[in-house]
Amino acid sequence: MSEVSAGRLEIARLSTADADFETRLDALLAWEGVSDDEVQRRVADILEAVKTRGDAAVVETSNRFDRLSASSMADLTLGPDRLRQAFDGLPEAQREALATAADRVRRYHEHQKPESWQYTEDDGTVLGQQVMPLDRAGIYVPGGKAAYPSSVLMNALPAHVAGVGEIVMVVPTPDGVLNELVLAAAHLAGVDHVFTIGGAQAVAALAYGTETVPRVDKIVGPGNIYVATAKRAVFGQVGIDMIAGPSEILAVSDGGTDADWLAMDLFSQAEHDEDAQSILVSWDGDHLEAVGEAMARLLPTMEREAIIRTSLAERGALIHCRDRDEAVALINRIAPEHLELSVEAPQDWLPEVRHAGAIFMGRYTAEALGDYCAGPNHVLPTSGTARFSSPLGVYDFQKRSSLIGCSAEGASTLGRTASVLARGESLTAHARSAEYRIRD
Ligand SMILES: NC(=O)c1ccc[n+]([C@@H]2O[C@H](COP(=O)([O-])OP(=O)(O)OC[C@H]3O[C@@H](n4cnc5c(N)ncnc54)[C@H](O)[C@@H]3O)[C@@H](O)[C@H]2O)c1
Ligand SMILES: N[C@H](CO)Cc1c[nH]c[nH+]1
Repeated sequence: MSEVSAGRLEIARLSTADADFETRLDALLAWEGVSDDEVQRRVADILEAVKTRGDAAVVETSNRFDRLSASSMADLTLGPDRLRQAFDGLPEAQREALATAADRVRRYHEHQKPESWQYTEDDGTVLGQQVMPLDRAGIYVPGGKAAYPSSVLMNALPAHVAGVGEIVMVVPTPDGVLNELVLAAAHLAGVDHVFTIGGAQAVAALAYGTETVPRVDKIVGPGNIYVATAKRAVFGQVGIDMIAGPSEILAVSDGGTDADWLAMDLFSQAEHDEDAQSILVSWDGDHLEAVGEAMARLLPTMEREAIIRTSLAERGALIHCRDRDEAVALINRIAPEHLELSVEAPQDWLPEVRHAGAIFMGRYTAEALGDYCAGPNHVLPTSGTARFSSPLGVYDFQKRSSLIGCSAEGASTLGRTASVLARGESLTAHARSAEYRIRD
């Protein structure tokens, strides 16, 4: 099928029966942002500037890219009193909603807490694993095109549950506009430091440290291509969680879900960013038409119409497949950040869904509920990386050390095995170190 407009809606319409389906799907899924040469160059320059000139470079780049007029980092630093003031000043309904979301997110993540463990072998040798939190984590809260108080909770609360010693948050404030909900969420989630900086300069400040911004052990959180590219570049200097780029939704419908509901679910991710991706798959052609019509009708009512329109035109699609099996194959091929299973018995699909950041089951489970308050994390792998990455979680803020404690008898037994293998590698010191402990 070719590109068509439903009303004034421009969106790709694909059919798995078309000869060029594979090529068109590949083109649709490619997100070249992170490997774009110009972006790479710009990010490399910013990283180098911050690494060598610290605060001065952070201030300069923030003024430039976020249209600020800061004269020093003091202008880009918020203390605990300012965060509390934001929380106390919220209208009651917002304070309650934030607290409800925080409670649910915290409770969900408590279930993820991995425990240290040990076991003792017959000869008294102890083996195990010790789990420890990171000393200091940096959380990136996006803020270029929208403000994300929910992302403050999603980043900071699992860090807290993990027992991280210090949480440093960065968030851009384009044109100097502070978002009170974001600051209130930082207060509620127990963030230790807040710097109103974003983009590659914020990632660099966290990775290398500056006179003002403490260097962290790991940087987590989503962001645009500048943030994603910078995170990838500083990996190794610090840990990173994943590349969480522009939002995505793949909805699969059996035709039984209200077309307006699905249209709005697709819009909900498209409104994040022109680079966001919204795809609907169904084997019911009439239903796809109905959703296309609903989208065309509802689009002019959206506050972020322009962003949604571009996102749908550039990266959206309505895909007609033959049957349920083809829908499952598409899910695993696309490996979406968010998968909505808008079908009759979603649980039956689970054993076959191998790749998806988060799976929303059934017609009532709007993806947007997961964005804010269902409980699971909304920082999720994008661009097909759900093939090998998982949602942000408590485990991202911890690391594991192996434990090995040999009894005299265990050292002797293991020493014989180690000696043979070490001599096979011609590593004599290894062999003799083990052999000293072998009993006659
Ligand atoms: N996957 C998730 O969990 C998740 C959650 C929320 C948001 N998101 C995504 O995060 C992204 C947020 O992007 P955003 O732009 O709104 O905010 P952002 O905070 O990621 O980026 C804003 C920063 O980008 C930098 N920047 C902008 N233009 C630049 C340029 N030309 N050169 C150098 N630097 C530049 C600026 O420093 C600015 O502070 C969206 O794509 C959204 O879909 C993802
Ligand atoms: N959909 C985003 C994750 O891709 C998270 C979010 C925050 N606010 C609204 N949505």
